[in-house]
Amino acid sequence: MTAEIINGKEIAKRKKQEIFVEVEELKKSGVTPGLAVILVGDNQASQTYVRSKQKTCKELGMHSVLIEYNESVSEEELLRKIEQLNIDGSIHGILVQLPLPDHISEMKVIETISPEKDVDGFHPVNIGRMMIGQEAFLSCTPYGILVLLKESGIELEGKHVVVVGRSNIVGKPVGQLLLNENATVTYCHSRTKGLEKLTQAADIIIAAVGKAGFITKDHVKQGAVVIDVGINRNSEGKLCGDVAFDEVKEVAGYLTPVPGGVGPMTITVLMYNTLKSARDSLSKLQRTNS
Ligand SMILES: Nc1nc2c(c(=O)[nH]1)N[C@@H](CN(C=O)c1ccc(C(=O)N[C@@H](CCC(=O)O)C(=O)O)cc1)CN2
Repeated sequence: MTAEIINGKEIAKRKKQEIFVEVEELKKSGVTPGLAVILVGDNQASQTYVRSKQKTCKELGMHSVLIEYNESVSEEELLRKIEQLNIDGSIHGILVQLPLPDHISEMKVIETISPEKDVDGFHPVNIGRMMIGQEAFLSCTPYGILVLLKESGIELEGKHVVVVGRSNIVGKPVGQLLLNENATVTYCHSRTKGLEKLTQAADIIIAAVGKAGFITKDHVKQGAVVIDVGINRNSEGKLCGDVAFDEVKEVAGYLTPVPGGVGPMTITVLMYNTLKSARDSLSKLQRTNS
């Protein structure tokens, strides 16, 4: 048996078409969704992702603003800019590209973004609301994974999901999102003992460890769904995930590739969150005026 490869690029393209139509509809009410992206320093990968976010905004007819700072920018200056953007009516979404230089507290930055414009879904208010099943901005990579699973027709209710990795931006929120879908969730991490035994019991594995080829065929039950969130470079400098793709595809039922799996969904969901924020601000305005 060979796994069905989930084509994230194709699903992202379809979703972007839907978003484009909804943006056009919203514009008829005089509101153009606006996204502000803050980039600090000259990390090459971050520059690529930010360019891609801007390009996607343009394709979808959204307004986008890029604010770039030198690596040495002070935390104070960055926070001041966020506060300005929080009250800028043309901006519905604010994101600060991560990672940030060591002298800037990521948590302080995230907490300064208004929860109503936190389209990355990283603010503790949005994380907390998501945890208790209330409406919130959902973090882009976890939400992207949920959309991929649903669009691929993969049932979640009652399924055993094993999340390998416990970062605040992927591991923890994706487990919680899938729990909200009535999956049974086990979290594993670097100190988990007997990892293979746990992953072998999984119907769905979410690999978010950040180590190239970490999940091998020995971790995977026949027919399981394997979602690869890793973005690593192998010894030849080639982009690869956390899953040993060639061997796992012989065992898994469904598998996401890297590139072309989860990655393209991250930016698509960001666009969706920005559209949602613009719509919410219009509704708020209409309520105030009525
Ligand atoms: N503020 C944020 N910072 C970061 C986030 C985030 O969601 N918000 N996530 C990552 C980077 N990221 C978006 O910002 C991101 C990563 C990967 C991709 C993607 O499409 N990957 C492609 C491969 C691209 C390549 O060739 O390098 C794929 O997997 O097919 C999009 C967005 C960390 N920072």
